[in-house]
Amino acid sequence: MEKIIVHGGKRLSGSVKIEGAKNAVLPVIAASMLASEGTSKIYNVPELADVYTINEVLRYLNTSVNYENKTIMVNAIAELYTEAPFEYVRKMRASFLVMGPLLARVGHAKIALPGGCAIGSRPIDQHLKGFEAMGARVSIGNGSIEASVDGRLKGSVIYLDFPSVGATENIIMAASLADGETVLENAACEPEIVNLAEYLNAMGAKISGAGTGRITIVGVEKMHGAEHTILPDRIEAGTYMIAAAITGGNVLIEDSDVEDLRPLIAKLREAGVEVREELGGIRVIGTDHLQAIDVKTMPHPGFPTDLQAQFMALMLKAKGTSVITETVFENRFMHVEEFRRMNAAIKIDGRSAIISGACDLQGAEVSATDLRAGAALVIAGLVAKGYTRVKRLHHIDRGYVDLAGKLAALGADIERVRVSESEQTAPAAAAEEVLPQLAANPKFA
Ligand SMILES: CC(=O)N[C@H]1[C@@H](OP(=O)(O)OP(=O)(O)OC[C@H]2O[C@@H](n3ccc(=O)[nH]c3=O)[C@H](O)[C@@H]2O)O[C@H](CO)[C@@H](O)[C@@H]1O
Ligand SMILES: C=C(OP(=O)(O)O)C(=O)O
Repeated sequence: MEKIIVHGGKRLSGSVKIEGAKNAVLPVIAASMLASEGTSKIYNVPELADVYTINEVLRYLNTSVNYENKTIMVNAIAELYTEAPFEYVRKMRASFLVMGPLLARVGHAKIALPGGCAIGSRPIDQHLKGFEAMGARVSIGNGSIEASVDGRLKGSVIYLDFPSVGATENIIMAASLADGETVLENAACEPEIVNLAEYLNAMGAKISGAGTGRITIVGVEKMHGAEHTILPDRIEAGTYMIAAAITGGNVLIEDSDVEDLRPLIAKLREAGVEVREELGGIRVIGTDHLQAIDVKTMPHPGFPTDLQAQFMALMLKAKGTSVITETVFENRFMHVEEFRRMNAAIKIDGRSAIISGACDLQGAEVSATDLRAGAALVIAGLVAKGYTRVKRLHHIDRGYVDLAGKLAALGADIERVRVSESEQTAPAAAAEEVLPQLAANPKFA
């Protein structure tokens, strides 16, 4: 078991390099199964637990995946296996993205139901509606979803009830090999969708309109491997921007795309943070007069839900009261309870959190309840008095490459340490008896 231990009080300075985007690389790897010829070479792949998970899913489905030096080679020309059991998909909901490619390429897919997760129930009805509109028969039973089609999928007009990122990706992948034209209305516009469409087009697909709410896909008979580079991770970049801002630091975020970060940049500026666009990246200069502001999460180009928890950490230190409204997921406030352990005063009212700012944050033992909640707790720890100990790091590892190491390089007093099972589970009061040598050290107390 490991923990991140952070001692608050240091201003961050220097520069940090941003990795390839988790939310782009996962659909891109899944899409590689559409190629019945050639090998794909995917660059700028971040070393994340989720990447290893999707690689395992593909290998199980009889695809060859080779991952070295941030580059993945995928070859899917062998006969594909079309069933992905729960043990393979349980770790990561994005595993469901193999359904579109399998259905389009082989005409059959049976995937274990991804189930709910900490941030909400996350149904997949919009993915299935799209497959059915293209002629697939879909059935759900015994914990799995099975879809099949005789011959090819048929192009169709599909309207999404909500611009779901995953449904948009699954449907454009499936439609790429369908017979005829598919028009997807109310599609998600996230930059990761544009990156996926660029890859699919390089593989021989005919997709236009990605990045808008109306995507047109003219189906092709065959696709081939292609070279592709994953775009920078706007959520990782945003996380370091907020970390710089909360500490009153001065940090250059390298290798990030300013256009994709407009919603966050606007909100940081509104809160009094200086954000400069420089040649080498985005410079964030914190202020000692942070102002409370309201934020509402929305599909892109709205404020991203994946930065909501981190922004809430920032608002804990701002002057005044702020309201953060989560409209994308129904239950993405799990971090609030953990912030309260750090002395935060936050009220939940339906889909809104009301945050009393200028909080005297105190270090505490807290749990990463999900990926971004974990990052938000680390950010709060950067300005809390004393030591914050964040556990359940497997969530953080899904989406951040060496979060503690990168923050340490920016000057934070932070380390990732291995702790024994007993210390991890022991109630705080009993920790002294269990591990006196650790309890004597204020970092572990
Ligand atoms: C791997 C990946 O890219 N994950 C991102 C992706 O998740 P994901 O693709 O799962 O998110 P969606 O955009 O699909 O979900 C958004 C909302 O739509 C609902 N919904 C979705 C599909 C569906 O068929 N029916 C339905 O009701 C979900 O429950 C949720 O409330 O987009 C989210 C929204 O920006 C991000 O937070 C995730 O980081
Ligand atoms: C919610 C997220 O990811 P996922 O959809 O993979 O759970 C995230 O990246 O914040």
